[in-house]
Amino acid sequence: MRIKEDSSYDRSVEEAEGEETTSQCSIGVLQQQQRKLVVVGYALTSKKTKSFLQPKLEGLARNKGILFVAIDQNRPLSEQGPFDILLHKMTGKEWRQILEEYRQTHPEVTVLDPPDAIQHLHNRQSMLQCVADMNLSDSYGKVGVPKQLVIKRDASSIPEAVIKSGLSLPLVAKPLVADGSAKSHELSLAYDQYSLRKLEPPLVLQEFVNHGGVLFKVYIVGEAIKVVRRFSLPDVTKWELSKNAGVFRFPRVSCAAASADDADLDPSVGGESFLASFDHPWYIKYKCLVMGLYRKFLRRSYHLVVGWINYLC
Ligand SMILES: Nc1ncnc2c1ncn2[C@@H]1O[C@H](COP(=O)(O)OP(=O)(O)OP(=O)(O)O)[C@@H](O)[C@H]1O
Ligand SMILES: O=P(O)(O)O[C@H]1[C@H](O)[C@H](O)[C@H](OP(=O)(O)O)[C@@H](OP(=O)(O)O)[C@@H]1O
Repeated sequence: MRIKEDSSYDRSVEEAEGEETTSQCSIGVLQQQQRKLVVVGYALTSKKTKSFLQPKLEGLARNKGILFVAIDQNRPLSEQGPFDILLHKMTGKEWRQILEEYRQTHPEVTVLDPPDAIQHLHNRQSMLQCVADMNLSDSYGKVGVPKQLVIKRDASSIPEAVIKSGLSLPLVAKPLVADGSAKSHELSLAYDQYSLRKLEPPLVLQEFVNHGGVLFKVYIVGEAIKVVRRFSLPDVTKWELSKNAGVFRFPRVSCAAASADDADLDPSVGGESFLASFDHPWYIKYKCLVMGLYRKFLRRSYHLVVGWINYLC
């Protein structure tokens, strides 16, 4: 890994990290001056950059000798850097090609989420296959994925396909492609299979799993495990199912703003102990609907670096 001397110490970060004692700060300065700088080149959309590279994270990283440098996507990647790590959350054939060529010519650079390693995460069917294949169960319960059906084309065939598959209503309809675009997050809840004809394949239709309106997101990076609780879609009762019809688009209900960490939850909804028992190193971040235990693997790049920074702290 390329390293270079770093003689600066970003004092403004103290405010971000909260006040340190003078002695700690002076030790920090000395350590900083001796610590080698690690340069992380990042290629993220402007939206992702805004949501991920917060000034506090950059400051914290800088204090730990980690420098984030934006990759100029209008210039040849080989003319930029040098980098120690390359962090990206970009898709598209052209970017894949650029990255593959860069990896060949820069074996010394650690490329997080190389395209071939995360290809299966771009598809809501294949991303869950590795969970289904694990066939995990223990004294806390079984780990699995909801029953689902992929509709590649011809929305008019959906009602018959759903009846034939034996899927139970209601169903969650999700775009099959999970590429981080706004469209890939457009989810709908269908109370009958006929209304699904309005949707646009390719889709994955999943049985709705009642889970007490709370889901757990588990972020795992190496040995570091972080479990958060998020509000989720409420349970659908049989009465509601009998009284409702149609398909309804719903918002991103379990985003970071929907934290349920401080919510007073029914004890039966717990599950952290079961989740915290998961220590599979390659689990990166997955969402569990308690009881139904629905899992989705999400890409690790920026969680990996954040986890790394936290680990360094
Ligand atoms: N099979 C299911 N049963 C019950 N609720 C579900 C199911 N699938 C998804 N949900 C609900 O829909 C929300 C979003 O689902 P999912 O995570 O698949 O979509 P996403 O757009 O990729 O999410 P994110 O915004 O976190 O990336 C979940 O947080 C959960 O509340
Ligand atoms: O609850 P979080 O903030 O972890 O939800 C993430 C989500 O898990 C995905 O990582 C999203 O990334 P994309 O799939 O690339 O969109 C994040 O979306 P973003 O639009 O906020 O970056 C969610 O925050």
